[in-house]
Amino acid sequence: MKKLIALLIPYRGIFFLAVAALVLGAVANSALTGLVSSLMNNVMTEQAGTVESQADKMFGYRERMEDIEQALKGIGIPLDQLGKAKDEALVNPIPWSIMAILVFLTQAFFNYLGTYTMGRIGLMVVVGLRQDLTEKMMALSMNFFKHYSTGDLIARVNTDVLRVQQAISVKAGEMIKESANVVVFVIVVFALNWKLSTTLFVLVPLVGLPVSIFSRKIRKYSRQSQSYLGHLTAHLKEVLVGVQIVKGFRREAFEAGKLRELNQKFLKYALRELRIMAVTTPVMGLIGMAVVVSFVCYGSFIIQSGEMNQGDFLFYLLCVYQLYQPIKRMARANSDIQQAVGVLPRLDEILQWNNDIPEPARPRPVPNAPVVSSIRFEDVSFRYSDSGEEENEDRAWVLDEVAFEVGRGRVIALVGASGSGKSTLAKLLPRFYDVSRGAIVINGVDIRDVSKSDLRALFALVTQDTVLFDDSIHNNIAYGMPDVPREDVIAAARKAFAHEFIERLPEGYETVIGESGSRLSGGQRQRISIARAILKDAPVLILDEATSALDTESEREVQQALDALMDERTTLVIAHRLSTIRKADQILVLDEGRVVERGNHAALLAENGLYRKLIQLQEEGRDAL
Ligand SMILES: Nc1ncnc2c1ncn2[C@@H]1O[C@H](COP(=O)(O)OP(=O)(O)OP(=O)(O)O)[C@@H](O)[C@H]1O
Repeated sequence: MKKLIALLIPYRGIFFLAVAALVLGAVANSALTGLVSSLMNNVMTEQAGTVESQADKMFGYRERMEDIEQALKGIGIPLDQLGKAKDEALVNPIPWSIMAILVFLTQAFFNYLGTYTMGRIGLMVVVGLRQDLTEKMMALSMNFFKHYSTGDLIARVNTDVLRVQQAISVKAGEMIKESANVVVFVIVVFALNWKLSTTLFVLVPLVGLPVSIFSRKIRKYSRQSQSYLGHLTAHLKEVLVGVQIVKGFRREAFEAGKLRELNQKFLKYALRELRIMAVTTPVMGLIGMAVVVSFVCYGSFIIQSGEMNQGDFLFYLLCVYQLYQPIKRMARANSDIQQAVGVLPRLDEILQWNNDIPEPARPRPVPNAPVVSSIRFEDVSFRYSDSGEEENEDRAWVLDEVAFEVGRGRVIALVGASGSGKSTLAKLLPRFYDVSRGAIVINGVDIRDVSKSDLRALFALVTQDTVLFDDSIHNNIAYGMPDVPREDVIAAARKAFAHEFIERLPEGYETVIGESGSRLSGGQRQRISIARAILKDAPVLILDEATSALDTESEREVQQALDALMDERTTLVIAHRLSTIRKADQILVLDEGRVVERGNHAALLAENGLYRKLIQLQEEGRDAL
């Protein structure tokens, strides 16, 4: 609950306006009820005296009227005129009706203001929460993304956040309005008969107890059902993205079964939640009825004893009933608020996630940037840890005291069997992970002392799996550079040997390429991602060569595009093609995270070691690299 309230703090000004409007609306509403019931009860039945006696009991009406009469007599207004006016006000329905209309309008205005303002706060909280969540996620390290599936994160940002909005926009408003109603009627019933009311309020804890039990259960089941909804979304996303494989392996029924299983688990907890919510209202109603019935019994006793007359007691009961309705509505609103409170820890978990790749306290500029004259790995060791935990001693080293230096414009190739640590090494450079031991130094500065933004500006990444967005080709090439001129985009595409095929597409550079570039061929996708790297024009290229075989024509074009990209750029390449390896100035041969051989192609072949074995296997077409 504290967390829900904390969300409202930035909007406290407008929140208090909403609360004031809702409270005033509720007070006006109560006044309206009072007026209408008095009109029915007294004016219509011409029992003006009863109203007068109510007013007298509640506000000391007679005594005050006497004071007013005295005061008026003092300024020369005749008493009998006032008396007439007073009588008319009590028996004539017209002034009552005018007053009722005025009160109604006031009530309608405040209700509109309160409902709109609370709704607005809910929307603002939700928009802010989504923004915070996405910004936080964008800032978090890769360890975070290892911990959660994409679908789960999407579910949290969408459906969980919606529950919070519903709770604030609608239910919190209802809660405030009804609390105000309760307060007003509590005052009224106490003013009418304090003895009767004290008895009533001894019974109130009876109402509070089930509310608190139900609330706890709703929170629990809400958290569980939302968690399964997250798993369901995650799985659905995987199945949809991999739909070709699912169909190719004829696993439709299997996947549908898995989805059904998750759906059933969601249903189980959602139904429990629903059951508790559904049972809340009748239980509250039952308790309410018990209270009313005991009251009627007690009331008849009071009437018989002459303490209250029948009319007064009926009026009193009406007020108690007015009290019971808002309590019932509060119970219902409480259920929804508890649902939102139940999901808040799921959101908080993300917001409080400790970023394990921190920004330096005092970032240093990279000397000489954007020129990168040297990249040095100083005895770098690394092992993965789970979800931001401290370094895990039990984990094996993925990189073990790797040391090398690469100069400006040089190409360094990483070669080694699958799992030898090549990709991991490349991920350390832009600080997707931080080294466990040793240091990486660029132009003489430890990369941990440079701001992440300055550091990452130095690299262009071309990964094995090309990452493209469902947007136009222009925007995909100019990713992150919205103002770049069209000519530059075209020039980059030309260098990447992509211009021709782009021109042939129906809408040229404006063609939208589908999710993950699904409307393009593999080779075309790669050339777009190479054009993107060319346009970024970063001094260092980190290139993970694709292992998937393209047809000879595409292969040749992609290779030409890559040559253009590597031209005059310092390149760290995870090499799978012999042609790339031969061109490298230095080759590092990795084996279980250690650099076991290093040198150029000719020197390494002469060594007759692991490198030679790998190259022989590769030449035999066995994909050893
Ligand atoms: N995110 C991760 N969390 C935990 N362990 C990982 C993670 N990524 C890789 N590993 C492990 O680290 C080791 C090195 O993996 P890496 O991807 O660097 O190898 P690689 O040489 O690039 O392999 P490949 O050529 O097949 O891509 C592997 O044993 C792998 O299981």
